[in-house]
Amino acid sequence: MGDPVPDAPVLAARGLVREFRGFRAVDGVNLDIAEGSVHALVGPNGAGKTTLFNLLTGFLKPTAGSVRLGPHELAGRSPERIARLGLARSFQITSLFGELTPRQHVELALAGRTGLGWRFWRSDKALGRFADRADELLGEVGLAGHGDVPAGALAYGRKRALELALALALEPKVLLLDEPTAGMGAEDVDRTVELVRRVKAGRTVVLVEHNMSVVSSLADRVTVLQQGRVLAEGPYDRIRDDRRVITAYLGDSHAAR
Ligand SMILES: Nc1ncnc2c1ncn2[C@@H]1O[C@H](COP(=O)(O)OP(=O)(O)OP(=O)(O)O)[C@@H](O)[C@H]1O
Repeated sequence: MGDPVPDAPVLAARGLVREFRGFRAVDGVNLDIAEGSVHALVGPNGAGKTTLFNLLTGFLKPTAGSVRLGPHELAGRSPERIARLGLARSFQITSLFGELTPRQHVELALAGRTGLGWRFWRSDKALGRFADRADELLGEVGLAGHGDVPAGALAYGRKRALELALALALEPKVLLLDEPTAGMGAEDVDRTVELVRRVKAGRTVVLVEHNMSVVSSLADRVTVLQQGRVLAEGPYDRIRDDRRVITAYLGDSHAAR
């Protein structure tokens, strides 16, 4: 008998390539994201993490290769279409309206999902039907009690929590987090780890993250990129001790020790 057949991945990339004027920033990447897992993409500066992320979410078109979300081929589709199919992205896109409240933001995100268009939901009364779900989502990201202030007045960490609530409002099959702790001090980093830990329950999460302690706290599996290629893939503990990974980050002298 052979090995058990693993569950089909919810998100899978095959032979993904992105060239910039002949330079391959992503060079034949295969990636399998298991349903219900937290999967981190890591690698030294310039490894291709952001480019790969942009390929998955449709912000960049691949030069070659495929990205499948369940039965859907995503390569070549627009970011909006990809979001509707169930791949939502949060962080590093500051998309908040300073004068609207967090509750209004979430209500609009929920209304947008219906496909009926903004005009249909324009009156406050129509949007009010999403109030309960909006409150639930705000509670989930730790913003209960902050629903009615202008979003522009929220502290940085809370703005990012609101962006997360907006992504969750789409009820994504896969949630992509782009450097969730970038630019944060230690306290906000800890809070963000707690937040992601809370929202990951029952969800599939892919995150690009530089901070290895964040990766070790959150990730079930890690893919290490180097020069546009997958250098290693596996659980964090194995990746941490992988000689090739240590060399990629620190150079040959460390790996030899
Ligand atoms: N629009 C572009 N035009 C030309 N080259 C690009 C472009 N975007 C990325 N690159 C190059 O592709 C390579 C991978 O960049 P990318 O930003 O994906 O890496 P990264 O792993 O996210 O790096 P970092 O950790 O520094 O954010 C780099 O050499 C970068 O200079």
